[in-house]
Amino acid sequence: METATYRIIGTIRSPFTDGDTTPIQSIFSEAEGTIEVAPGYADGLEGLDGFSHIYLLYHFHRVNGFSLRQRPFADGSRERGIFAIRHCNRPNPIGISLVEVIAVEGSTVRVRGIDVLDGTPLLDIKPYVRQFDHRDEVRSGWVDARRIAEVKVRSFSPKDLREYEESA
Ligand SMILES: C[S@@+](CC[C@H](N)C(=O)[O-])C[C@H]1O[C@@H](n2cnc3c(N)ncnc32)[C@H](O)[C@@H]1O
Repeated sequence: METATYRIIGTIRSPFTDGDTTPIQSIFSEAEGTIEVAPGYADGLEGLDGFSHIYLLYHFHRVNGFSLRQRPFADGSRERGIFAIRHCNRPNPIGISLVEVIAVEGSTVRVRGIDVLDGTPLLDIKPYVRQFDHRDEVRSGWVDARRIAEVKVRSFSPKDLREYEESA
């Protein structure tokens, strides 16, 4: 099987040390965090201060294994295909968060809307570009059938999930 290797370009600092109490998506998080870009990559931040929002791509370093069917945190009622949900237990444990830029200061970027654990290894930063990324007409699959209050909170905890998987 083909593999690819990536450079870890930095570390995401966040207030969260427990996956169970970490927000499930950045849009529901007011938490601030700091992106510490590793020595050697800071020059790549040039121009980033002109953007209000950035995508963070990162390695979910505290997951163990994956499953092609998972119950999404936002709807524990049934399992769905891993590529139709945003769960962290993926074949490639890569996460993506759209966060607001507070300030770019040397080799660090302060952001708001963090939904990852402290110490998460950073793989990439990309600017959010309205002209590239915004779409007017969208369908959001199973999420459209949920009310916003339901998708904001976990319908079960990772601990519940572990117990569920162990009993399956
Ligand atoms: C549902 S995922 C969504 C993250 C991201 N916005 C995405 O769509 O890829 C967010 C959850 O992943 C878990 N998580 C966050 N950082 C993690 C890490 N470094 N390793 C393992 N799990 C992590 C936490 O339980 C958090 O609530």
